Amino acid sequence: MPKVAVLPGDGIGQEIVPEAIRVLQAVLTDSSLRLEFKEYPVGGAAIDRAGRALPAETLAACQEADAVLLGAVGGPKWDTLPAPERPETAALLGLRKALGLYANIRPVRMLPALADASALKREVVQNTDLVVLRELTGGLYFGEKGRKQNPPAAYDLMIYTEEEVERIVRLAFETARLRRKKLCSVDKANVLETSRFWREVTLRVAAAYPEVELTHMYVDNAAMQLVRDPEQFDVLVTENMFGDILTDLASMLSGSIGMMASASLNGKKGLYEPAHGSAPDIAGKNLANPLATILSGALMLRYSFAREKEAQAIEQAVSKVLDAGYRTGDLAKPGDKVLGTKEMGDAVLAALNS
Ligand SMILES: NC(=O)c1ccc[n+]([C@@H]2O[C@H](COP(=O)([O-])OP(=O)(O)OC[C@H]3O[C@@H](n4cnc5c(N)ncnc54)[C@H](O)[C@@H]3O)[C@@H](O)[C@H]2O)c1
Ligand SMILES: CC(C)[C@H](C(=O)O)[C@@H](O)C(=O)O
Ligand SMILES: [Mg+2]
Repeated sequence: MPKVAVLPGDGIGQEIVPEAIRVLQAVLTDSSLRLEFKEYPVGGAAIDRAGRALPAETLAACQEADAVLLGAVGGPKWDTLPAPERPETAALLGLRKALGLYANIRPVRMLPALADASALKREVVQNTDLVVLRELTGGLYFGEKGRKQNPPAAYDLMIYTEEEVERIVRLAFETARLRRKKLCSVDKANVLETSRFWREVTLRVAAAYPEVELTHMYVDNAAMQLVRDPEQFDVLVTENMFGDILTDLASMLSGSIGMMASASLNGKKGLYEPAHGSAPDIAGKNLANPLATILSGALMLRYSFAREKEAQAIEQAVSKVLDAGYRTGDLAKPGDKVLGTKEMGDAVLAALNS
């Protein structure tokens, strides 16, 4: 039986992951695919239990599993730890690197029911349907870092190899080819050598995809254009840090960070997690929106298990619940039917079965 390593982690991770598992189990009830879900400690929770954010047993389980479902890691309790021991670096970046998950896919689609939930005007966001491919195992996050004395200083090195750029850009072209055939590569080539290199490699890869329209955009302009006119974008591809920032921004085009699912892939295995963090401000209160994690479960069925029908069944159930006017607090407007985390999970389950 295919195995899924389940890593709820910290804060709202503990509340949203169980909802995603309930939904996955329900959608697979009548299917020939059976998944074995097994839970492992990660992040601050693992530091408290086992003394480290990514225990060897958890890493081994992820390496052995067919897919990984993660909640979130980190929180104020562990913020003062030295960087290499922190949940975010040791566990999250550690897992991404160890599993070689170089391609982070973050889709942003405005569901019709949420067009008025966004902080932006309905006319601006209503046709948003884009996907960001974020390079996930290179760049500033993983370059050499350190401190210097006299005068005191710190540095993080941004370095990209040709292979690192080529594989994510190729996947972006492949993704665009199956969508509206528009690819925007986001960089800062007016300033950064890594970006000029990124452009050169991208142009070379583009030769194999004449049917895809390629554009280049500076990252500062891309941030502005995403808010001004998101409809212009189909597929965006960018380096690690730009992708981190742009995807939090883009999440608001679909109404809330609580809606943004993500898949981190290496061509063989996938790790699925919401794009948001552990939300310490609302943790433990049954207030978190579980939909990003539930939708990450749909991505798992699509990318790791090739179950398109079941993936779409989850996505349609989410749309149905929102069409019926149900919202978690992050999406709610006056007059909406506001649900807690568990109750939103119940609503998706009910919609699946209706
Ligand atoms: N993948 C991850 O594990 C991940 C991602 C981002 C941040 N973090 C970590 O999480 C901790 C908190 O970070 P932060 O506050 O900058 O970002 P965050 O994403 O946790 O929260 C930002 C804001 O969005 C809200 N929010 C986030 N997810 C939500 C949801 N599902 N439903 C409703 N509201 C939601 C939070 O309440 C908060 O107001 C930090 O330790 C950070 O390093 C982890
Ligand atoms: C927690 C942090 C290390 C992580 C990142 O920057 O990649 C998060 O913000 C994300 O977007 O998954
Ligand atoms: Mg982020």
